Amino acid sequence: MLEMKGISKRLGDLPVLSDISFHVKEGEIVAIIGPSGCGKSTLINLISKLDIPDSGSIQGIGDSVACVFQDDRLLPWRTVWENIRLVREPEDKGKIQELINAVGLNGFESYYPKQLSGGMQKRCGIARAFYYKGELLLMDEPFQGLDYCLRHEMLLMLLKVWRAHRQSVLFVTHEIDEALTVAGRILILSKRPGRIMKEIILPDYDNRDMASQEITTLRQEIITFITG
Ligand SMILES: Nc1ncnc2c1ncn2[C@@H]1O[C@H](COP(=O)(O)OP(=O)(O)OP(=O)(O)O)[C@@H](O)[C@H]1O
Repeated sequence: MLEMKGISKRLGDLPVLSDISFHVKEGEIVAIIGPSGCGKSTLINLISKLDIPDSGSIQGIGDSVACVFQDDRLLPWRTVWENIRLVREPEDKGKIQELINAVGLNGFESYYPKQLSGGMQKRCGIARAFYYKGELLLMDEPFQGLDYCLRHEMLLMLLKVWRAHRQSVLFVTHEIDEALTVAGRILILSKRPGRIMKEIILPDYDNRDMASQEITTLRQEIITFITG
């Protein structure tokens, strides 16, 4: 799966990323968390091949990276079903319906994006990303701007779909609780130039209690790293 080794990147005169090495294993969710401006979007651009590193190597993902961004980038002139169907040939009707049901959009298959709420558009984007079934699903602050309840609902929905499909996911966020909820591991980036300061391995999803002392301690540890 994804293997990044010794990645450094400057933008103009600015060193943005410095000697980044990490991997994402098959079927794992890894969250990357870091302060504003530390180079998270730059890292995503490198993984999705929109840019190239100055040094280091990125291996294991070929060209098949599916992305979910803050804006959903649904085609406005296509229905929910069509937006999902378009990313993969031949059409697998059973799989599309299964994903639509999993994200709670059954009954809305023939709706256009403008007829959906923001949260429903987000669900459609997630169903589409899982249908594409790239080697890696890259999520760049996908739930930013949603209110607390909806964001929580989205995280649980994401975990449910992920459990059924076991896709490898790299989830970039600056919301600590999002990372603590969805990730198997969290990587903490330093201030610019971003480098990996710390890896946190989280308890199994089945044994994870967000109100536990263990999670409270990890949350505090992350805050100390990010603000320190
Ligand atoms: N095209 C560019 N040319 C020069 N500098 C850039 C360019 N794009 C970004 N930068 C700089 O690179 C640094 C990292 O930017 P990046 O967008 O990767 O950070 P980020 O961690 O995603 O930030 P945020 O969490 O605020 O979205 C910033 O200081 C930014 O000013």
